[in-house]
Amino acid sequence: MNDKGLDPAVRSILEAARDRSGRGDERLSVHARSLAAAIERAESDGRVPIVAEVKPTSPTTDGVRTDDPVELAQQMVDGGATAISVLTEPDHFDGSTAALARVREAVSVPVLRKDFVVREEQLDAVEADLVLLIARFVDELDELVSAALDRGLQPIVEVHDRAELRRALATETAVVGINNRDLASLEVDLTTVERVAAVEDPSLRQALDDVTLVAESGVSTPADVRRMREAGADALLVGSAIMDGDVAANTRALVNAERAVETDDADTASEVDAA
Ligand SMILES: O=P(O)(O)OC[C@@H](O)[C@@H](O)c1c[nH]c2ccccc12
Repeated sequence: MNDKGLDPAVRSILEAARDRSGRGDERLSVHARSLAAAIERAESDGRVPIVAEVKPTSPTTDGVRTDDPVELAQQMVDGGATAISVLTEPDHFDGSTAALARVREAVSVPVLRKDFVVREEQLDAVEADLVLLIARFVDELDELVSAALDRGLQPIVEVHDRAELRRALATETAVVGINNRDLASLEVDLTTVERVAAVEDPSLRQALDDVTLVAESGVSTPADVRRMREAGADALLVGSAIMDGDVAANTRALVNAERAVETDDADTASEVDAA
């Protein structure tokens, strides 16, 4: 892996991640809650599939939110979230594996472990339903995807450009995330998903259509949600915009993003907001 050009915060996150052990003398074997099934349930009742992220803080956020992660997660589920993402990175995001375990026990939707996993044994740190694997930071992507699948975990392989997308689609993963945030500069650009997902090559197109596509980062309004869905996202991963303020209401506004546009009738739209 080439660290050149990375934002210093990201470089330091990675250094810490490389040193972190798995805690794992025991190899996980999880019975995961299916993301695909959760997405289907959401679609069937008109909710946009939102993976809401419990993100106490981050290198690009001011301040720390100290609310109980379990309460935050429950509010996200009340707001209609399809799945919950929990940061488990301790040093830069204030996350913990314990918080994820408590959240997973408290909710019945799938839970994503959001961390910088670079080695197989790190997969064993905590039970989850989904685990993020960032293509840029993993040399042996194929092996790590297989290792996650062998444990019953559903990997989400995160990419930022077309070359990484090709690498992701060459693995066995059933879920791919395109991150609008460039982990080198930490800048967000929603055209990332639009560009990277606009695949024309027929075989790559087919491979992309066969996976669940998640648009990650930088989504803050219902209009952003619609934009990402038009670009081909099956689900969206949203952190900051949900964590800032009333978590349930923020989630609900994004979950309902496609109901409000289906009608020009302002009364109906406000009924949806109030629901
Ligand atoms: O808070 P945002 O902009 O909604 O982003 C959420 C999530 O996508 C972001 O936390 C994220 C996506 N991939 C990552 C990799 C590492 C750290 C963080 C991330």
